[in-house]
Amino acid sequence: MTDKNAVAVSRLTFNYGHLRVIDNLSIDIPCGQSFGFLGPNGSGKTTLIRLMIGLLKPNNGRIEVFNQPLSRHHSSFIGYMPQLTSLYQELSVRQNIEFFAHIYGMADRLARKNRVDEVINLVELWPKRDTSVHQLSGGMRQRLSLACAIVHDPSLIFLDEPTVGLDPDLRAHFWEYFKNLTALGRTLIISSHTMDDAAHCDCLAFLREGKIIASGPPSILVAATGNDRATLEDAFLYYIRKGTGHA
Ligand SMILES: Nc1ncnc2c1ncn2[C@@H]1O[C@H](COP(=O)(O)OP(=O)(O)OP(=O)(O)O)[C@@H](O)[C@H]1O
Repeated sequence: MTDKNAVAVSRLTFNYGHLRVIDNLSIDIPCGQSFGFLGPNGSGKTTLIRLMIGLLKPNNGRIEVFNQPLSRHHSSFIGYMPQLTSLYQELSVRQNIEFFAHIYGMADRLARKNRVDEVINLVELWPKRDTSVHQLSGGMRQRLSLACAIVHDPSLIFLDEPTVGLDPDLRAHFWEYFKNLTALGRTLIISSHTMDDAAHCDCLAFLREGKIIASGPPSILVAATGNDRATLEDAFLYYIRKGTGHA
């Protein structure tokens, strides 16, 4: 880990029409960490990720990626695994990953082929490499979606609810992949509403109604409750009550 920020968000505001979804939000996300945005349905996690990637334009505020204002130039070192997979049903595992490798500008044919093989192995889909997406299980599709997001070896990877619907065994596998990625210095920004994901993150921000109500390493957030048996769920509730004067 380093002290450099992968993403710095300052006073960010975003509205869908009259609905304020991100409300004057500021956060610094250091390089080389897994950083989780945790919040209930509708709290603004997907919107925030789409703003940090540049798919949505803020109404106000500033986003810097690796200390530069967010621009198109960043797309080559950003990976994005959306909540709903954007895979091509008729194409095989290999063809889907190759397609994303093209989009990300991997021009060298041999290097591209080697890297595609590498990520197929990484997500353990080698036996399914020539199988069409519509013949894969849900968990396999999610692994493929992860492979598509990381094929160009991005330094900054956004994962929107990456483990939703996975069985506990596969979820543990995903966290192994994620930990390997941060060990290699990559930064992971993850949205989730499950406490299981949250517990694995190096650092968390609790999101509610487009605002961050607390942030820090999971152990510190839990310790703040003053209850040594508290869970992250208890910590989330503690900060909600604290914010409303009920702590
Ligand atoms: N395209 C859109 N147009 C209008 N409102 C939207 C749009 N997308 C999201 N919203 C609203 O913005 C708010 C935040 O949605 P967002 O998807 O960012 O939340 P989330 O925390 O990711 O939720 P979930 O956990 O259910 O995925 C919600 O009230 C949602 O209804």
